[in-house]
Amino acid sequence: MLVVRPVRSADLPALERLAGTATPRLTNLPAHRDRLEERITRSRQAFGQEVGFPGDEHYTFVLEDLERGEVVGTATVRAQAGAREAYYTYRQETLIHASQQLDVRREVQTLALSHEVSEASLLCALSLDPRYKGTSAESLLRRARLMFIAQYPERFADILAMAFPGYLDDGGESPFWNSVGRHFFVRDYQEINYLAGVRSKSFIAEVMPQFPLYLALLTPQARAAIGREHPDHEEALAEMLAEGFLRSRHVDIFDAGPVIKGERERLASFRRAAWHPVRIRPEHALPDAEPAMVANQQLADFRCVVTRYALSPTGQLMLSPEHADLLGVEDGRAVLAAPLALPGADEHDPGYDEGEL
Ligand SMILES: NC(=[NH2+])NCCC[C@H](N)C(=O)O
Repeated sequence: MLVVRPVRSADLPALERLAGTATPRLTNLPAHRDRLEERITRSRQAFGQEVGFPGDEHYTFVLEDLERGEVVGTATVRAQAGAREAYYTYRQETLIHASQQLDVRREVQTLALSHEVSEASLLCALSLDPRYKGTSAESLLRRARLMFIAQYPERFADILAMAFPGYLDDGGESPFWNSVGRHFFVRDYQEINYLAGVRSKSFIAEVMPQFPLYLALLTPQARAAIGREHPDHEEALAEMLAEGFLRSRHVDIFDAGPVIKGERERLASFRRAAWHPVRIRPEHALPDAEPAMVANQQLADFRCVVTRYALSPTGQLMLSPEHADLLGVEDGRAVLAAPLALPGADEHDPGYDEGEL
């Protein structure tokens, strides 16, 4: 059985391992013992504290495989992407360069440094043991955070954002970094990526170019990498787009990976999540049903599992004694459930203007 729960101090070795195996390495999950220890402390504070509006809280979760007795994944939500320091992105813009005299009019694409994403809540720092890739465990780890946010809306912003690792070639080189950042900071991509995780980010403001970049002046390889995800993250991106996130105009400043955004209330998991009283039934008496994510209502003891969405005729959610135990719920207590399957592209909530994002 698999469960998502808040991180504990004893999870440090597992976090270190997961930070070291993330491909590519993640700025928000540096393979650095002291930084990870700080993250655990911060997360424990966030879960333990009363919060009325989003601030500098980081909520870190882990995925535990109880049969193996092992932590096999981790993921974080930062209540505000740029709470203490700004959150940096490049925003894609279009300028018109026109001359009546010469009878020319050209649309020119630029990238401008932006802090606009700073206000959003950020889903980040996800790393999963590769043995679980492509399974429902991966969806659970990624989307349990939405189940948490749905329960504590006052702790998060209305807009959720996610930055996907950008395109790297087979040699692990970032064509975008090589054409842009490298001119200002003579380090290779892997080094700068690591530094951004373990140091304060003020160096970004100090060394990265302040003026807009003209796309026409970049290498064709760099242009092709703009808004393109790392090959290992294609499925994850597709899942979040099916959830209702949209590609925004923002990309990462180092590797130009896509930043997606979603209005909370328009995401499938929020729209389809429902509260149900629990009814505990023996495993063999549970009817067959579609899989669902089921979460309890206990802040510091938050738990989220995948089980069957088996409803009684009176709307009770039927849980096995094992799952009820895992969630820490008894008969009659309420749990939040949402179908694990996401709607197809055609079932999407319309009336969502990407321009707003
Ligand atoms: N590819 C990267 N490591 N980018 C990290 C730096 C930018 C990031 N948006 C931040 O402000 O935290």
